Amino acid sequence: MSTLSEVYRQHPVKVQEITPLDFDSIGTVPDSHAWPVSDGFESNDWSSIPTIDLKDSNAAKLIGHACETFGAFQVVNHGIPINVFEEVEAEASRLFSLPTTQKLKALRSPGGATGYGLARISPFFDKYMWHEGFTIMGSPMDHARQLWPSDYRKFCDVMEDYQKKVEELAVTLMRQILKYLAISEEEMNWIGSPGVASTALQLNSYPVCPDPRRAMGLAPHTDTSLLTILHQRISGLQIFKEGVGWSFVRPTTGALVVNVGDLLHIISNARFSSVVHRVVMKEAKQRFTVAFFYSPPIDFNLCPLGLSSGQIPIYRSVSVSEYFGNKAKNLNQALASIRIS
Ligand SMILES: O=C(O)CCC(=O)C(=O)O
Ligand SMILES: [Fe+2]
Repeated sequence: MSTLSEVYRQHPVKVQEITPLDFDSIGTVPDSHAWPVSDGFESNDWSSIPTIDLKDSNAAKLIGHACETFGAFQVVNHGIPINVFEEVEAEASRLFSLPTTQKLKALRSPGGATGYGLARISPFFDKYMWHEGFTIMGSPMDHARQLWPSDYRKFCDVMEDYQKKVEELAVTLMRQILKYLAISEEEMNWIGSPGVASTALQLNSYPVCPDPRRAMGLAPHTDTSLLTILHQRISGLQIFKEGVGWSFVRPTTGALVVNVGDLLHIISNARFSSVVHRVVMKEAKQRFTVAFFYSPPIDFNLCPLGLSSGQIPIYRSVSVSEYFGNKAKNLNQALASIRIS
């Protein structure tokens, strides 16, 4: 097994759990998409996750502390110019504005990893989400051609260029994190080698909703990745903190939201929390976001690292492919299934 796509091929999903609602023709929230009303949906609380300047000489400490306290932070001075985000969003908007029949030409296949469709967490919930997504791994050419037979080049160039830039940022962030956790880079010697990490780019669209109090953009989940790097321009992302509850992450021009995923939680021996997050319909505007998921090569064996003497690992060693497979099957039980103490 050598790629993330092969893991997903072994965990096929039903077509109805892939196909988004026809948002073009919908005037009310159907029962299939109506979630119980939750107070937190209309919360006005903003989270206090820090905004960290990557050029700060203390960046490693600030990042480590944010990962321990919140499992998330925002980063500025990261080297990706604002016009790059604008271009990515313009292309995402061009895609999601296509008529539904056209978008369905690029529907993700039941055992597929890429293309148009519902979030991968959908099968685990009774209700559907007010969401449509498009997943890219490397070149999106095959699906882009189905959407725009003679006009796919720009989309591919923009998405490929963005993946390169954001992967470089993921490498920089991971190096700071390893420093903080006192993990030698030799233990993760694949970091920085081009083309070996398992990565995915997820374009998310949350269409305007006729009854935002009943709709869930993206249900509560943790990401499987080491790190996720998200661009949001419009609010809607909420993170959960024990004792605090749900609070919104404030969109900040040019900043990126970084969150800890399960794999980093495992490596850090649970020192870093894999933050639970969700998306609600806060603003009466269509919301586009772009998430980049960064994980080790699929054959890499993970285990808690950087332990001081006497510290006991709380997770057993697990390969990236086994963990992704486990999460595809069991979602929230995946971490518990590898816990040993
Ligand atoms: O759209 C967002 O704000 C969050 C997206 C997200 O959590 C995901 O794609 O895993
Ligand atoms: Fe997520």
